[in-house]
Amino acid sequence: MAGNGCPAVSVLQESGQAQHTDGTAAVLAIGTANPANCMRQDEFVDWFFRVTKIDHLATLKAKMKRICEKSGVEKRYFCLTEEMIGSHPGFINRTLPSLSARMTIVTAAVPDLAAAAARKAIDEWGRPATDITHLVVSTSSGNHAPGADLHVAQALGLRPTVHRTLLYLHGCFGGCSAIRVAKDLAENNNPGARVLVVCSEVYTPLAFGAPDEEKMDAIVATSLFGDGAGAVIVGAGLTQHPTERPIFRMVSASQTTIPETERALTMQLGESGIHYGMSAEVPKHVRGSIEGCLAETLRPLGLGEWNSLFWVVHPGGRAVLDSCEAALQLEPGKLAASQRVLSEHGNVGAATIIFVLDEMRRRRKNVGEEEGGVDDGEWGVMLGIGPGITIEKMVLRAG
Ligand SMILES: CC(C)(COP(=O)(O)OP(=O)(O)OC[C@H]1O[C@@H](n2cnc3c(N)ncnc32)[C@H](O)[C@@H]1OP(=O)(O)O)[C@@H](O)C(=O)NCCC(=O)NCCSC(=O)/C=C/c1ccc(O)cc1
Repeated sequence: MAGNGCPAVSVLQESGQAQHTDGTAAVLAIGTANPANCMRQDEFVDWFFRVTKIDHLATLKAKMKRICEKSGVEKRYFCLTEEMIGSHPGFINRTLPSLSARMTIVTAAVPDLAAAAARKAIDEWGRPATDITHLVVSTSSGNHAPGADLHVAQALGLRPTVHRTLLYLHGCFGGCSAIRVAKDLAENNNPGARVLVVCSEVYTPLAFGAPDEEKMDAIVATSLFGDGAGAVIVGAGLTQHPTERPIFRMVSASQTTIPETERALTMQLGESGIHYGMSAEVPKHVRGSIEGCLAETLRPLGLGEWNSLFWVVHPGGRAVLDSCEAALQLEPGKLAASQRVLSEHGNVGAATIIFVLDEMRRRRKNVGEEEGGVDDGEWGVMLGIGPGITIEKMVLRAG
C-alpha cells in the first residue's frame, strides 16, 4: 500500500483513529433514490426519435445510436414522462417558451427525490431526524426561493433551527462540493454537528427537446444524463455516539480549476429550459491534467501510488473514466464502482458521486462474500469533475 514506509502516510495512519474521534469528519450513512420511470439505453434512441416526431432523420438517429452504444450506460431513470411531453409543445420545440412548465415539474420533483434519499440515509444512521444540525443541498435543477433545502427540511421534520445551505448549478462536481462543505461544518466551530448532505438532480424535464444536429453536445448530454438523488450524513467526534460507525473518513479536501477550460462545460437556464454546453475536448482536458492535479495534493501525504488506492470517481461519461484510467495508469477494475454506476444510472449530475460512494461501500463490505466484492486498500480518493473545468478531490480512509 502506498505509504508503507512513507513518513507522511505513517503519520496519518497512526493518528487516524485519534484524528477521527478528535474531530476528523466521516461519512456515517448513505442513501440514494431514483424516479420510477426506468429507461433502457438500447431502447432510448427509438423512443426519443418517436416522441420528438423526427423519425425521418435517419443519419442523426444512427449517430445517436452509436453514441449511446459507446456511452457505457445500460439504463437510466427519468422524472420526465411521455404524458409531460405530450402536454407541453415547448418540450419538443425549443423555440417555444417552456421554462415555467418545466420548472413547475422540477420544483416538485427535486425535494421529493431528495427527501426519499435522505430518509434512507437517516434510517441507516439510526438517530432521529431532529438530531440533524445542518443541511446542505446541491442541485442544478432549480431557480426558486425558498429552495429545495427548505422543502426537504420540512418533509423530513428537521428542526426549524437547522442551518440550511443551498448550492445551485455546480453541475457534476456539486456532490463533492457539498460533501466538502459538510466536512468543514462538522470539523469547525460546530461541536457535535451532524450534517445531512442531499444532492438531487431532475435533468430530464428541464433539458428535454427535439435533437438538433447543430448541437451535438446536447445530443451527447441527452444520451448520458439521468435523474436521481443521493444523501449522506457527515459528522465528527463519534465517541459521543457509540452507535455511529464511520464508512469513509474524510481526511483532506481540495479543489483545482484547469486553466483556460471555462468554456468546456457550461449550463445556462433560458426560456426553453436548461442548455448544457459540453466540448468534445473534455476527456482530453481530464487526461492532460488529472495526474498533476492529484499529485499536488496527494504526493505530500505520501499517496502517490495510484494503484494502491481505491477510487470513487464521478463518471461524467465513459470517455472521462477512460481518460482517468489512462492518465493514472490504473489497473483494470480500479474504476469498477464508477463504471457500474454509469451503467446502472447514467450521469446523475451532483448525485452521481453519492451513488459511487454507496457502490464502493457495498463492494468493500462484500469482500469474500459475494461476486463483485473487492478489497482495494484502506486509502482512497473521491473525484468530482464539472464546469470550470473544476476538479474536487477528497482523500478518504475506509471505515
Ligand atoms: C460516450 C461519448 C459521448 C462517446 O464515446 P466516444 O468513445 O468518444 O465515441 P466517438 O469518439 O466515436 O464519438 C461519437 C461521436 O460523438 C461525437 N461527440 C462526442 N462528444 C461530443 C461532444 N461533447 N460534442 C459534440 N460531439 C461529440 C464525436 O465527435 C463522434 O462524432 P462522429 O465522429 O461524427 O461520429 C464519450 O465521448 C464521452 O463519454 N464523453 C464525455 C462526456 C462529458 O464530457 N461528460 C462530462 C460532462 S458531465 C457534466 O458536466 C454534467 C452535468 C450535469 C449536471 C446536472 C445534471 O442533472 C446532469 C449532469
